[in-house]
Order: sequence, then structure tokens, then C-alpha cells
Amino acid sequence: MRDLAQLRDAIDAVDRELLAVLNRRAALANEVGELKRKEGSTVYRPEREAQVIHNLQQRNPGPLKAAQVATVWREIMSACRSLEAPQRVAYLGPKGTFSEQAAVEFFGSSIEHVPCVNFDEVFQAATSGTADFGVVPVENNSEGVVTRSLDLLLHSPLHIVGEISLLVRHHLLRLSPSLDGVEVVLAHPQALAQCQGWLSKHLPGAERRAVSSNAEGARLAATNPAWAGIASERAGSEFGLHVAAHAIQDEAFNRTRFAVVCLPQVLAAPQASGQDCVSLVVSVPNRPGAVHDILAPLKRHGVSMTRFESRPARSGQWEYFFYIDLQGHPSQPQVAAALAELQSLCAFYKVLGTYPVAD
Ligand SMILES: O=C(O)C(=O)C[C@]1(C(=O)O)C=C[C@@H](O)C=C1
Repeated sequence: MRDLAQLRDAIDAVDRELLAVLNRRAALANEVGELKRKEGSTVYRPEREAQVIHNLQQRNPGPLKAAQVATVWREIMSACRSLEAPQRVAYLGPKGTFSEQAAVEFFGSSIEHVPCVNFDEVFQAATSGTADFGVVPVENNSEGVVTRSLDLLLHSPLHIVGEISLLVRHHLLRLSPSLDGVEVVLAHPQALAQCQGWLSKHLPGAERRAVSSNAEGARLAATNPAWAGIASERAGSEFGLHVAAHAIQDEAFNRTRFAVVCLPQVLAAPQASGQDCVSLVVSVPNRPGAVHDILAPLKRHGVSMTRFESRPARSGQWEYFFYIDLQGHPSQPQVAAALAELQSLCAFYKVLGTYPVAD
């Protein structure tokens, strides 16, 4: 049996080997980057990254678990990608928001951050080229759809190339680790709503004050010992706060889905991965049975619908846009046939994106 010092020496030796091998990989990525610059082709290739991870998981003898292999290689490829060209990602800031967390989980931590003040600015950044990609929330399982994101997708030249689903855990953050003496709780109205049961029970006397984002609440909580914020652990460490209470959201499985958007010239629609989704927005002529009719081609071709949301068209005529998610990829004949038929029945039809579904 080796003692701790010997085991650490062995780890140090392996780390030196790893470092040399990783740098060889990084040098290869640099060469790929040069090639792509000459060709003018896209740096980020999600299908290639998925394939790299899949191949490694197939060959993985353990003891590392498949999910750990994926986590490690996502970061390695994020670092290699950033050597080819820094990927600028816009999201609702400031630092410490769940949108930032979604951006980092999707692209890995080697990205250039473009924090924005609202969703409109995220779309603007990715449209104007200030950022390569945008990450916006589209749906929360307790609060419903994020209407501004859906409205912006409707008229935007950006398309969805990926999605990520985050388990949103809200923590009570403050300068002290205890709950004593909290007079004001600051957070985004959605977070205050998602934690109202806990707040009524544990801090009944504290004032609830709405602010522009949870990260902003955390920033303010760092300025006053009688204040607390509700935000992510990430926001807590960003502003040097203690977690005075963990996971205070009333819903245990509070999930938010985020869409990753970009211009088609930055990244074309990803190829089929085997588990894909097509997001559409359509409107139908204003006549009885029209909504029923657009669903018929899906049934006929055996295509499953995973989402159906309506939003007012704001035409003043009780017209609606329908946001529809379908399972599959347009390269599959039955999906292509269903889409073509559906399109022929719609007054308005736009594919918002085709992308691999989140794990
Ligand atoms: O294979 C490529 O096209 C690369 O650029 C290399 C690499 C990688 O690190 O493996 C990096 C970025 C791409 O998103 C895909 C893969």
C-alpha cells in the first residue's frame, strides 16, 4: 500500500503527462484554427464535439464515469475552441445570473462574456456581431414561458442552434451565514415568487424588494449586513456572500430551459444527432378548425409534438402565433413531409431552429 506522499507523487507525474498531452491537443486545435481561418469556416462545430465525447465514452474503461468524461472533455474542447477563436456569448447579466451559468454549461468556461441588461440587448448583440451567440431563457417549469424571448425570436434573423436546461436552485445570500437580523430580501420578482412559501415561513418580518436581476440583488446584499439576496451560488461567490439558507425555492425541481441563438452565417443548423427538435412559429387563417388542421399532418406522419404555446399576434383581431416544438430532424423523411404539409396550411410559417435536445 502506497502512503499519501507516494500517491501524490504519482498524481504529480500523471499530471505532467496530462499537461504535455493536452498541450499537444491544443497545438493541433491551433492548426485547425488556421485552416478554418483560411477557409473562412466556422470554429464551433457542436456535432464534432458531440462525436468526440461519444467516441471517448464508448472506449472509456473507467473508473471515470461516462458523465465525468463528458464534463472534462467539454472543458478541454472549450479551451481548444477558444485558441482557434474566442467565442463571444451574450446573456442577461450581470455576472452570476442563471443565464451566465447556462452559457458556461453550454459552451464551457473558455468563452468571452458579453453580459447584457435585457433580452433585447442579447438579441441585438448576436445580430450586430458584437457577440457570436446569445443565450436566453425560454421556459420555466413553474412560471411558464418567457414571453419576451418568444416575441423576440419571432422577428429575429437569429436561429436556435442548441438548448440547455438548468435546475434552478435559489439560495439566500448575505454577509453573515445566519438568518438573524435580515430586514430586506432583494431579488428578481420571479425569484421572490418562486420562494414566497419559504420567505413567509422563515423570514415573515422581512421586506421583499424587487430588483432587476438576482445577481443585482446579491450585489446590493453585499453592501448592507441587514440585507439578503436570493440568487445562485455563483452570484454568492461573485460578491463574497455566505449561503445563509440553501435551495429555498418552493418547487424542488425548478427547471429553466435556455435557447442558444446565432446568425445562420455564424453556425448553420446542426446536423441530425439522433435526438433532435425542430422549433417553429406559425399562424393560421382565422377560420374554424384551422388549428386542428395544422396538427393533422403531424399525426399522419407520426411526428411527436413536445410543445404548443400560443402568443397574441397583436393585430387587434384575436389572432395568435403558435410556438410548436417537434421531435426529430428535417433530414428524416417523415419530419420533412410533415413540415411541408404543415407549412402549406399556415398563413405564417417560420422555423426558429433545428437542434439537439438538452440531456
Ligand atoms: O474539429 C474541429 O473542427 C475543431 O475545431 C477541434 C475541436 C476540438 O477541440 O476537438 C474544437 C472546436 C470545435 O467545436 C470542434 C472540435
